[in-house]
Amino acid sequence: MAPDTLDHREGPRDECGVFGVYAPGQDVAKFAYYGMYALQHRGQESAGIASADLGGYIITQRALGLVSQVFTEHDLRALSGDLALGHTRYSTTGGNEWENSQPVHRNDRRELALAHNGNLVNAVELHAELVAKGVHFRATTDSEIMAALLSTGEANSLEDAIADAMPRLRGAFSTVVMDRDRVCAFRDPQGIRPLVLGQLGGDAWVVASETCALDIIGATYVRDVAPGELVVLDERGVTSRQVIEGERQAFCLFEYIYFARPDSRMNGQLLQRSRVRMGEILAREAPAVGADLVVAVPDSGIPAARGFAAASGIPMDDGFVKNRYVQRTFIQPGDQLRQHGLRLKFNPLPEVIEGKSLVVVDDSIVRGNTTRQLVKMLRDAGAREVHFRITAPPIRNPCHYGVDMSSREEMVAHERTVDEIRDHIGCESLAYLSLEGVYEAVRGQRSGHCDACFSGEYPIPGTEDHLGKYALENALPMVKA
Ligand SMILES: O=P(O)(O)OC[C@H]1O[C@H](OP(=O)(O)OP(=O)(O)O)[C@H](O)[C@@H]1O
Ligand SMILES: NC(=O)CC[C@H](N)C(=O)O
Ligand code: SF4
Ligand SMILES: [Mg+2]
Repeated sequence: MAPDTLDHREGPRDECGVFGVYAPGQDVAKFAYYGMYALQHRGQESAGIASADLGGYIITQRALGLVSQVFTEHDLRALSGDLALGHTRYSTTGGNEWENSQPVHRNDRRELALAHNGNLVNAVELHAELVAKGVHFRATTDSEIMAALLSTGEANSLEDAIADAMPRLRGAFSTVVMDRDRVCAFRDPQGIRPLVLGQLGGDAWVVASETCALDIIGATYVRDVAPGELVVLDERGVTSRQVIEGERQAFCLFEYIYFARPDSRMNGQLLQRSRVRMGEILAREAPAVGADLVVAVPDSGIPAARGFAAASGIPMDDGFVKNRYVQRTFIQPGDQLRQHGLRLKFNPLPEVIEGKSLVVVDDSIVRGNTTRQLVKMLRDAGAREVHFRITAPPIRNPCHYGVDMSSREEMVAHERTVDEIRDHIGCESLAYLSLEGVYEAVRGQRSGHCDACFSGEYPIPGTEDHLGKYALENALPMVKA
């Protein structure tokens, strides 16, 4: 199947945001809506909410688009209930189509709705197995496979069906699932994607991808859902079961660098602080001696640039303005407009830049398009020298755990040295933060993280290669028959 032609976003594609709330008698649809609003950065292709009154039917509404485009006040009133889920999607298995949006709603042996962040690496095998048993699918996502496993599971309760299914799933899953009485949340044994538990007061509980989704609805952070753990939110409060233990943990290092919001906390660290430290350490590892001004590439490069400026003593100013209304998926401009390149997104401030030797700080380079065009734009605006500093190591390997980072060949660092990348981008100097520097900044150990896109060392053996986003469409052309 051809890739989505409307989507020509640069950079690492985000993942998904998940949210679940158990709050009898409260406005759960509004909680889900605002929670998803806070998680919009994790996925902009589709959004959905599932809700139910205790003991009642599950209602689901989902559509392609942003949270604010998908739901009206009227929709939220129709979704009222005692428990709810929310999902914002960026596709990693299965194209960007309505059928593939989430929450997935199934009613095989038991009715449930499910929202998933991550990516299963054994989706094709599980799919074939379920189809052989007569299970029908409407979507081409790994998430529907997980929902089908739980919905068809022979165990007597949803909790037991989850505990039976978890050891069969390989890859990344931070999943939230509800039936008519409870919200369950479970995480893969490596803990690749984040998932946190919060309290709304009294008997009301929340789970979400990031703490920023708790903040927005006034919930208090309680703890992370542990790798391999299943938590259940219901009339008993919160109960927990450690389903899988003792696996190598592999929390995604890129969450700290780029994906997550800087006001979120991960593994005890406020990400804004971690990113400032990345900039400080980069200034130590690769100083830009003699430069006049530090400039950030907005948005995610801003804290790192602040750290670089503080540690180097070089003043910082705004070199560009970013148009905050440019969505991550937008309509292809025609040829004439395309020549203006990223002008749609960034506009430089010549009065600030003119005649200066600039240190430009960004968090990551994937294809290099952003960086190359920014260098040209800065030169056109009168910059004397451009020194790029990146607070991540070069990305040379694809992610199979819930981030669509384009194929190896599309990455600018593929089969290029740093000097070759510098020449390709056209700047005076280029330096990347070392892997050790990233770990120092996040105060973490390599043994507990995944850094495969930088190092090529995949934490789950046998997952170095994967069939990619259209695995199910390609392997099973009759999948929707
Ligand atoms: O090398 P490329 O493939 O061109 O992509 C790299 C850019 O993409 C990301 O930013 P993005 O604009 O997506 O989001 P942000 O506003 O959160 O920084 C990243 O922060 C880099 O700036
Ligand atoms: N990026 C994600 O977390 C996506 C979840 C799931 N694999 C999907 O494609 O829908
Ligand atoms: S490969 Fe990179 S983006 Fe993917 S989980 Fe590992 S660190 Fe994160
Ligand atoms: Mg950026």
